[in-house]
Amino acid sequence: MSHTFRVDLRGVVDLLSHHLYATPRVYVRELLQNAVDAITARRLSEPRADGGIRFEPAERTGDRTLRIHDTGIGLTENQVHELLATIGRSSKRDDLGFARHEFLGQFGIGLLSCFMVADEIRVVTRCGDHPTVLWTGHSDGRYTVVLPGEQRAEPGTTVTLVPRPGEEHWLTERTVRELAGLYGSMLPFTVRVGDATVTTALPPWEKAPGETSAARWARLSAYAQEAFGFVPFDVIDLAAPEGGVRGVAFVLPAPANPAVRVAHRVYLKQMLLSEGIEGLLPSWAFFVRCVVDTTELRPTASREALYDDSLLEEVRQSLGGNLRGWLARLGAGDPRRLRDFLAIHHLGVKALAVHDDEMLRLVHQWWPYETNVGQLTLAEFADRYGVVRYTASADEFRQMSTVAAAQRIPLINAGYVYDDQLLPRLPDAVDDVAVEVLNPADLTMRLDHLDPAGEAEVRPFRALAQRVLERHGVEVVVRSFDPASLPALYLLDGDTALQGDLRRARDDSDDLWASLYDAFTSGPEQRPQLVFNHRNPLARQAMSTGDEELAALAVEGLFTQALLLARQPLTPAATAAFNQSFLGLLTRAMGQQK
Ligand SMILES: Nc1ncnc2c1ncn2[C@@H]1O[C@H](COP(=O)(O)OP(=O)(O)OP(=O)(O)O)[C@@H](O)[C@H]1O
Repeated sequence: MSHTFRVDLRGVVDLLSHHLYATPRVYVRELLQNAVDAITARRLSEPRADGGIRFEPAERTGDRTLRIHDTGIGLTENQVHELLATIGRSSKRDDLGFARHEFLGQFGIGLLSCFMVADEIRVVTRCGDHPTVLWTGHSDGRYTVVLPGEQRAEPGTTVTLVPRPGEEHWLTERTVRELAGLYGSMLPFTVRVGDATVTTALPPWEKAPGETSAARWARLSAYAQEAFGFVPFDVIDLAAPEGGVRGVAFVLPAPANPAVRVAHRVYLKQMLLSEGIEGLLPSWAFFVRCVVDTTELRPTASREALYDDSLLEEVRQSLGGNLRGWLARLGAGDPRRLRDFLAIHHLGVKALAVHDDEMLRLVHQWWPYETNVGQLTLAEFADRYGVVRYTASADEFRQMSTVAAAQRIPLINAGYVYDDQLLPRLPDAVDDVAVEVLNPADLTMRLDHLDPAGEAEVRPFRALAQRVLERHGVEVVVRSFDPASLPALYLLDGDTALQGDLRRARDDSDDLWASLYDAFTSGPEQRPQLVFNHRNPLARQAMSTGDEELAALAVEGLFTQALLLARQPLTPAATAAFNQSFLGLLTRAMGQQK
């Protein structure tokens, strides 16, 4: 024996209010949507029929109820039984069960959302010349249908909500006007709440006839302020015909976190679906907020999201194309503005460029980098010098930039956030570009060696300097390089610096921790280099003085000066060396004057 499922309406309402709809506010959207669909249905056979929707809030009805009147197609008695009293049954699907294109609704549950704020829903409806029908539904699942003596003067429907105790505030004029304005202000029908018309604004995606671009900018800027709370950096028109999408994107005037999911305002056939629709744009488009209208994309039953199907994917690609087009147009016609854009959004753009070639190309072409030959974009740098050569940290850049410039080695500072990940990836995204990292050790290799005679001459000095600087863990090197004004160069690469820090930490810790540090400090010890410059007159004097004590004081002094030039912190040992050298040299100088 077969039975029919029975539905516990209280359970269903609870499900809707707690798990489907994010807020009771949406009851206004669902009522509006039914009224719009009813007018649309009527106009299919009566194209000139009036299209009006009017809310009568609780203050005006005088009996605490809210009423909404429409001039739509209405329902016959049979339809009332079939459609209003059957959960999941909708007149907006075709014979095969597919949503009919011209309507907003399709699931046959929207009216139930009213039970979030109402205990009782009354529908008085008239379809054509059929008798007027009164349907009354209760939140406990009971309903009645009667044919009242009093007939409606015109076809159409009036829905009355009797508030749930404690939910009366949802039916007040202020709330209803706010919600009807939010969801319905762009509708192509007149919507009134009490005496006020809420459908007055020109939708942002429309262009008013004869509107100047300045006037349009002012209108859209005001819209962005009201809708999103910011004055946009720029406004981009959007269109994706495959999804019947029209809209505008507002470019954020301040940096945004690219990891935060971006939510947009989406209208379906000019009625607001939600202010929080995600996934409409490609993930890299973190720098805009959009308002769009779609005729083709499908909402989920909650209307808080769009179905993530292949159509949405196509739309996403098209809208991404719209944004790329804007960037390309700025690049071609207004590069200064593109740079202003990057000045705001470079961190986000760079974060995405770590994975996204498109964004990397944008960085390559437009973002100015600090280099030892002035500010240049990577494209300009590659054009001018052939190889994109960079240092992986700002510290290394500071140590090497002057000396490298003097050796005619142009160098980019890739020490800012994401740069050391972006530059090695450049050949993946840009054709014919060569990239090279320059380490301090590479730079030493490029500095001129002394000739054999010169080498032999400085050997004793090098040995002495090595002895003096041994406790600072420095390797002494002598080379000949420009600028000649620089007596000594301190070179330390990132790995060596880390190893040095770990070794110092190991030496200061107890046995247990020391063995742990050992795990990270294995391998041959890399040491920072102090490169004395044979081309510098003072350094050469120190190398050739026969006075060992003076030479040692000079070595300590030049070492600490090189540390300071490289902006390295002075360790206690280096500070002691500095004091010793400074005071020792002063004493010697004073002594000579006596
Ligand atoms: N104002 C109205 N005028 C005429 N018919 C209405 C009206 N409101 C509701 N209906 C009828 O009741 C049916 C059920 O409405 P309900 O809002 O529950 O679902 P829906 O609009 O079909 O779909 P969705 O759940 O997607 O909103 C509708 O399909 C429609 O036939």
